[in-house]
Order: sequence, then C-alpha cells, then structure tokens
Amino acid sequence: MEVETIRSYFSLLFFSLTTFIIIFALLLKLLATCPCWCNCAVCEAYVTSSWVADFDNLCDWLVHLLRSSPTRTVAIHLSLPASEFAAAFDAATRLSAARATHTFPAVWRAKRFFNWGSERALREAIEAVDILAKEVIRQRRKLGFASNQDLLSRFMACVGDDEKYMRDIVVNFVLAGRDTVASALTSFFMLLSQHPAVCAAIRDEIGRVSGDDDGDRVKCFDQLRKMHYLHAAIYESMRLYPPVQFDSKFCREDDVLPDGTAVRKGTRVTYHVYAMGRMETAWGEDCGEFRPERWMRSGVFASESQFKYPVFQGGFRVCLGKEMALMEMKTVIAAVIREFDIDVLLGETRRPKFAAGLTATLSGGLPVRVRRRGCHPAEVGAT
Ligand code: HEM
Repeated sequence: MEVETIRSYFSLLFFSLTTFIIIFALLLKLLATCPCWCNCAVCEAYVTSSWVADFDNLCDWLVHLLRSSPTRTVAIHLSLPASEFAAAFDAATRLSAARATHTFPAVWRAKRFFNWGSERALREAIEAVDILAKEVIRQRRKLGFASNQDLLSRFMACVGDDEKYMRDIVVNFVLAGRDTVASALTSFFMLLSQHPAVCAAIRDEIGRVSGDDDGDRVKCFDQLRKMHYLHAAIYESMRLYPPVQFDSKFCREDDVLPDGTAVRKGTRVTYHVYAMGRMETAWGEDCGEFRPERWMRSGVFASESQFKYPVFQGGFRVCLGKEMALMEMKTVIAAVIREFDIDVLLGETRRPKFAAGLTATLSGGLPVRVRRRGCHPAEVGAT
C-alpha cells in the first residue's frame, strides 16, 4: 500500500475519533460538570484537569449559545499591541499543557508524527519562542554582561557560550515566573472584590506599616515584610486557587510512599494542589471559605508544612522564585489597592471557572471595573 494511502486512512481514523471525543465531551459538559454528580472539590479538581478541559473553550462557547444569556460586557482594549513573544509563549504553554490532559496520548503523538493541527501549531510557537529568547541573549551579549548584576547576566557569566543552555534558562524563568504570578494576582483580586472586610484590613495594615510620613505610601522591602495580614491573604487565596494546580513526578526507582503504597520505577505520581487545598480533613469545615485569619497567630503570619500546602512544591525542588513572587505580589497589591477599588463584573449568570493549563487561569478571563478610591460607580465610564 502507498504511503499516501496509509496517511489518508490514518487521517480519516483520526478525524472520526476526534469528532467522537468532541461530541462525548459536549454531552458530558452539558449534562454536568462533575462526572460522578456529587460536585465535591476533588471531583471538581478532576474535571478541571481531565481531558474534558481540552474542549473547554469550544464547549463553553456552545453551551453559551444554547443557554444564551443577554449579558454583555465591554472589553478592555490594550493600549499596547500584544507582543509576538507573549502570543507565541501563550500558545506554546497552552498546547503543551493540553498534551497532558489527553486520555489517549497516542492522539497527540500521531498529530506530531503527521505535523498536524495542534502539534503543528505547537512546533511553530516553540520556534517563535526560541528565536525571541535567542534575541534576548544576543542583545544582552551586545550590551555586555560581565559588569551587570541582573539574573540573565549572572547566568551568562557562569554558562559561557552554550547558546542552547542559555535559551532554555531564559524560557524556564519566563515560564516559571510570568504566568504563575499573573494567575495568583487574578484570583487574589477576584477574592478581594468578594470580601470587602479583608480588603479593608489590608488597607489598614498598609497604612499602619508605612507610617504617617508619606500617607500610606509603601516605601521599602522591610515594610513589605512586615505586612503579615497581606501575606496571609495571599497564602489563603493561593490555597483556594493555586497557580500550579497539579504536578507530576516520575519514579526513578521502585519506592514506597509514606502511607505504604508501593510505586514501581517509571510510575507517574501526581499530586493535586487544588484538591489538597480544599480538603476538609486538612483545613477544617470552613475549607471552602476565604479566611486569611487561619494563617495568623497573635498578629503574625504562621506558615504550614510544605507538604500540606505544596503551592510552591516542597523539598529539594521547591520553587526557586518563591520569595521573589511573594514580594512582587505584595508590591503590586499594595500599590493597586492603595489607589483603586477593583470590582469583578461577572453578573449573576456567570461563575468564575478555574481552567486547567500549565499554569491555571480563569476561563474566559476576569472582567473587572477599576475605580479610583472614593469615586462613585456611576461616575465611571469605562470598564
Ligand atoms: C505565585 C507564583 C509562583 C508559584 C505558585 C510557583 C510555583 C512553582 C512550583 C509548583 C514549582 C515546581 C515545579 C515542578 O517541579 O514541576 C516551581 C518551580 C520553579 N519556580 Fe516557581 N512559582 C512561582 C513564581 C516563580 C517566580 C517569580 C520565579 C522566578 C522568576 C520562579 C522560578 C522557579 C524555578 C526556577 C523553578 C524550578 C525549580 C527546580 O526545578 O528546581 N517561580 N514554582
């Protein structure tokens, strides 16, 4: 049989299989969000990470058409065009995360073999990311890295001329540090808009810590460190909405887990941070509530075990940028809520939906209205 004929048979088979999966996913989605109908946090977590998520956008759109609601929101137009790097990066992370949620990995492997559909798009996105990451390195080299103290210059000083290694470092740091912080901030502002008392307590703390000299202007690193309640609110928000919602590791050799479960070499072991953060056995009856106070002891932030709260992972492979991420978030939150009120505009018909991915996001984005403090909603023209 000719190679071309085999290819067309495969394509036909592939097309039929995909159609079947889409119809099945749609039915599942239309009937319920939880395959076992109980809607508990663990099942919800399963749904968000299972292959159904692959079809989320398509399904959301169709469900929206079927249950058509008259709600309309006004989109914010960005003042700057989205960068080519950001677009390629988003596509590459979305498409590679989709691989992990396939029920049949053979499907994406076949697509990769034929350089077809999402795998073709993934290859193109990775090429674009690589070109742009190499350009960042070239520019840094041109400017001179020996005398600079930034992260990239320091790596370049250690690594020397290994282009591929440097490229991987750039991509790794962008991947690790960009969407994670954005995801954590999105959920944080969503929760804050639903909990005005927490917002007021954070504003009080900012005012108290930064003193009277500059009003409530946040001045320095030391002041941010003293904001224990803000720290607690960030931890609490990531307990409910962890940016990395699940993570897998592969066993290097036969092992036994602390509960006695035997795992064979090569087994994939996944821990589900989203589900762990909502377990009543770990966090008590109010595990579903946003309550920063659960992290406070006598006015001071009290941490929990990394293995109970693996939002930044734990042990040897704990996030290297943890402290930097927390500082970034505190700086942004303190600066924003000092000046503005953020109101989430989801309406009555739409609930925020945590979406799976390499880094979790809220499906369809989070529409908000930003108001300067003291300004009445009626005076705000734009959303
Ligand atoms: C809220 C923000 C963040 C969260 C929730 C987070 C979470 C995580 C998690 C769960 C891992 C483990 C991944 C794995 O082993 O599969 C990780 C690793 C890592 N993170 Fe973060 N991260 C955040 C921000 C950042 C930032 C801002 C940086 C630096 C710019 C960073 C740098 C890294 C690096 C380099 C690793 C790899 C560590 C290793 O493999 O040994 N992260 N992070």
